[in-house]
Amino acid sequence: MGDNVVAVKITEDNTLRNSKYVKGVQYLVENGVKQIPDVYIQPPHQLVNLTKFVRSNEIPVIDLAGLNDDSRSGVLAGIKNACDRWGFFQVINHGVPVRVVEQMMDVARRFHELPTEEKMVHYSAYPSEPHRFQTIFNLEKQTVLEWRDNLEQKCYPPPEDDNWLKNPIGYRDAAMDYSREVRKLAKVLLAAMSEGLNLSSDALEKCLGDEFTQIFLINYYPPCPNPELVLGVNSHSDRGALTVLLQDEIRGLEVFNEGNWFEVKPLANAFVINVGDETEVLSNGIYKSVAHRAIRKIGDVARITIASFCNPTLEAKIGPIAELTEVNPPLYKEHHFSDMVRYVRSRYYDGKSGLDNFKLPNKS
Ligand SMILES: O=C(O)CCC(=O)C(=O)O
Ligand SMILES: [Fe+2]
Repeated sequence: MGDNVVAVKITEDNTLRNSKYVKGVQYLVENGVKQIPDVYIQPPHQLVNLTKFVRSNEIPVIDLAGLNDDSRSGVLAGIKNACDRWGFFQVINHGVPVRVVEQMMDVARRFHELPTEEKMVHYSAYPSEPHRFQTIFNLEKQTVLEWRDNLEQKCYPPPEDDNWLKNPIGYRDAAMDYSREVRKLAKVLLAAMSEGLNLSSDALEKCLGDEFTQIFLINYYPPCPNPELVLGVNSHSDRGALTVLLQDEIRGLEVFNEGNWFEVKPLANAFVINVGDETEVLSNGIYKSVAHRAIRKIGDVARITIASFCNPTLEAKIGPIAELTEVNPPLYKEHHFSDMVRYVRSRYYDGKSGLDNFKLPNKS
């Protein structure tokens, strides 16, 4: 059945842009949807078996408290191994105050629980907006929709006061505090990841341009009447340098590794960190940017995550760092981050990574 979704008639002019689906999945849920519209049904090769056991204890958990004592070299080695072997790890004792995280989660939830009309004030198809509510990643290319709504907010360089939402109340302060703390953490991680490559601690950050940019996505995955037919987020890799993800206690994030999916188990007071495509390039393939997806499990509680993307500036020139090409030849072509963004936007992410476009032919 899912194979036929391409042929589903979406609107009179058959464009998603003009369809009712732009209002999001929470809108469908509030209107009592009993059976999901066909346009949300994944093709058979993407369908998830929700009853299958998924391993969930393997993604490394790293205690960052050790960075400040004599276990530092062990922590650096742990981060290096995680970036190389998994492209993912969780961090605890990361220094972001619990209060800041709780306030952010609170406004995140209150935003997505607003009436649809109030969220739609911020709807936009244009990625250049300082913030926008959206549910469809690529209005031109996508044929199957995901069971997720999200609010995208640019947070660095810091937007003007008017470019933070006024509704829900408290959003601006919570979002500003949260982004500032996440930025501090990202800097600590980039330094540790640089040292893990035997480079100076500022090596990775320096490659991202004058000051790396930061955007967050507040993802909202409402309960679904047919969770076995949908994906919250299709398999993809993150295009930038580093992602700092906050997930609530509802399971759903899965990471691909050597032919299997592994769950990233929700842990209290932790962040999930993953390597982005451009860090794989800079590290000349030592650190891996890996495919991950969010599934919607059976259950009647919405799942909320906040993904903070730390990205190079558009003008930054990204290529393998010279010291890392002395033994192994460069695996990737040098490019501007804007080339990566343009390439990723030109297509729908369907499990393939944006990196494929920048790989150099393997000479061995
Ligand atoms: O919500 C999640 O668990 C993952 C979200 C994600 O991968 C993304 O927004 O890029
Ligand atoms: Fe992602």
